[in-house]
Order: sequence, then C-alpha cells, then structure tokens
Amino acid sequence: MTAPLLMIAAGGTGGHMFPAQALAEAMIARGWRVKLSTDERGARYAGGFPPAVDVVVSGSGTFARGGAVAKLAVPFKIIGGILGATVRMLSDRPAVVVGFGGYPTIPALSAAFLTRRPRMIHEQNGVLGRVNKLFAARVHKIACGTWPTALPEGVTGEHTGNPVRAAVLERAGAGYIAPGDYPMSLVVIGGSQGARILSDVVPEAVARLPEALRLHLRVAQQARPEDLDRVVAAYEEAGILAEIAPFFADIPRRLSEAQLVISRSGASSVADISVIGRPSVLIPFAAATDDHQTANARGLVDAGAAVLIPEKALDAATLADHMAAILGQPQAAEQMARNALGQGRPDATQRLVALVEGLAGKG
Ligand SMILES: CC(=O)N[C@H]1[C@@H](OP(=O)(O)OP(=O)(O)OC[C@H]2O[C@@H](n3ccc(=O)[nH]c3=O)[C@H](O)[C@@H]2O)O[C@H](CO)[C@@H](O)[C@@H]1O
Repeated sequence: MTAPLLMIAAGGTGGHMFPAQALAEAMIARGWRVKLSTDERGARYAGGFPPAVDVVVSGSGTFARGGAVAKLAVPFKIIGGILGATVRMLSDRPAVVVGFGGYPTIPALSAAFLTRRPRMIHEQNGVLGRVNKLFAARVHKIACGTWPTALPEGVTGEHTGNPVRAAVLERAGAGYIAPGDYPMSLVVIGGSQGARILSDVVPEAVARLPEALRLHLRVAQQARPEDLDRVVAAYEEAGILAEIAPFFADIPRRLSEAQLVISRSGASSVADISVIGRPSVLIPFAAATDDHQTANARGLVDAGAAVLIPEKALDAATLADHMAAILGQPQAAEQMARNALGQGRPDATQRLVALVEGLAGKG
C-alpha cells in the first residue's frame, strides 16, 4: 500500500515556508509522502525541506507586478494553475491539503476544494492573510499561529501556535526559567531585518533609567547595518555595557537569560518570547498589512505578559517608564514571564500533525 500523501502549499516568504517545513519534516518522519506546491520564490527555500519532499513549482508568484498586459494575463494564469493542480490531484490524490498562506497556495487549495479533498490552512499572524481569508470558509480546519486570531463570522480556529526553531525549544524549560546570573539583561530585537525606530529610541530610554538599574544593566540590541555605529556610540556615551549586531544567531540563549525583551511583534518573535517565557515590551510595526503585528501582540498583552506601545506613542520617556517598572520589580517580571508561557505552544508542530492525521481518511 502506498503511503498517504500530504500536499503542502506555501507562498515564497520565510513566514510561510518555515512552518510548512516543520510540518513536512514531521510528516515524512511519520511515513507520509509529502508534496510541496509553491512558486519560484518559494522554491529557494525548498533546499531546507527533507530531500524526500516532492517540490512542484508553478508560476513566479508575482501576480501583482508587471504592466497592463501582464495584469490582463493574471486570471488566465490563475485558472491555468488551478486546472494543472486539479489534474495532478486527480492522478495522485492527497489525503490532506494544507495551505500556509500566500498567492501560490491558490491553485492547490482551489483544486482541493474542487476534488473535495480534506483541507486546512495555517495562519501565522493574528489577522488572516488575503488568500487565507478567501479560503477560511471553504476549509475543514483553521490552525492559528498566534492567539486570538480575528476570523470571519461563523468560522472557528484552533490555536496550534507557530512552530519554533529547535534552538528555541532547547532553551525552553519545562516551565519558568530564571533569567541568567548577570544582574539585569535587556534584549532588543526588530524582526529578521531589524527596526530603525528601536535604534532611535531604545538607547536614549536606557540612558534615562534610574541609576540603580542602569549600572547593573547589560544590553544586546539588534540594529540595521547602517545604524550600528550610532547605536554603539549612544550606549558608549551613556556608559552602558552593550553588544550591537545586525543579527544575533544565538538569540534563543539570549532570550532565555534576559530580564526583559523589547521587540517588534512579528509572528516568530512572539512565538519565541512565548515559548521561552519572557516579559516583553512590544512595539508593533505600524505599516504591517491590516496591522497584523498589533493583532499578534494581543494574546501576550491580554495575558498580562507584555506591554504594548503603539509606534506613534513611542518615545524614550514612555519606554523608560515601562522598562523601569518591569526591571525594578523582579516578582512582577517573573509573573509576566509565566503568563507568556501560558501563550506558548512548544508543541505547535505536533498539534499540526494531529490536525492533519485527524482530517486524513475523511475525504
Ligand atoms: C516587517 C514585517 O513585515 N515582518 C513580518 C515578517 O516577520 P519577520 O521575519 O520580520 O519577523 P518574525 O518576528 O516573524 O521573525 C524574526 C525571527 O528572527 C529571530 N531573530 C531576530 C533578531 C536577531 O538578532 N536574531 C534572531 O534570531 C527572532 O527570534 C524570530 O524568530 O513575517 C512575519 C510572519 O508572517 C510577520 O508576522 C511580520 O509582521
């Protein structure tokens, strides 16, 4: 008997591809066959998937770009993509189809709908992306990476969480982990690209902290390459021990030792902070589509694990007040960390596996 087939469809960004990869690895390990349907951009991430995964690349995924002629061709490309996916699905019927968001998931999810295959979507952010919104009422399950997620009326979702890296899981204790032995350590991260606003505001906010806190503080701050020098200079001038880098490869360790984290609320940052369990000040990226970073922060804020400062309200004095309140009250900070753990889903991948296996055989 041939092994059951899981068809994974995902658009070409890390946000969509990394959770897709985590599920692919787990299902291959469970003896399933896995096909990945993506576009040319997504194919660049395919090398990270297990070699056993069969990669189907259709289209460039750049529907929205190009001139008038290219735009006229879009409906035909989509229809062609759906027909191709339907033919493939009829010749090798997937037991389950899972979409992780992005335009390249349209053909596979449409074909799954037409051929009545069991199907689900995973949404990483607290607001459904465009394509996931289109399919929300036409799938059997909606797995949510962050919680709560805004869903259309009459549609329910399950909080599976976003799969986190193995290095994050290694740092996550069985429960609350005490911060490292340095008196106070602050970690500042701005997502995968860094965030200029944090370079503008955080050093000044740190310099404004009461001396009793400032003298014991050690900072690790991610800054964009073009901002590195001025951030280093600002901390030096304020006499604060600080490590500044465009990207810290060992952020899981640093998070696990931090008394406080200041961060954007990208889906993976929120997942990492929750799974490791740390108090945080979150500053959502205001220009994110449908303000999804504010939605991503909501769960931690409502749980009493994080303070949210909207970008337009962010200044050094406001940030310094929040930092002083958390750093100056270790017991309250510990409670925030424990509240964050309540939002964490270290078993996100297993939860996705359980949903897939629950759907299998229902087609
Ligand atoms: C600016 C923007 O549009 N960002 C989007 C992008 O997130 P983006 O990829 O920018 O940010 P995420 O928070 O999702 O991921 C960042 C990851 O990098 C890690 N990290 C960060 C700094 C560092 O020095 N070292 C390090 O390892 C973090 O711990 C985290 O795991 O896709 C996400 C998923 O759709 C969205 O939620 C975000 O809104």
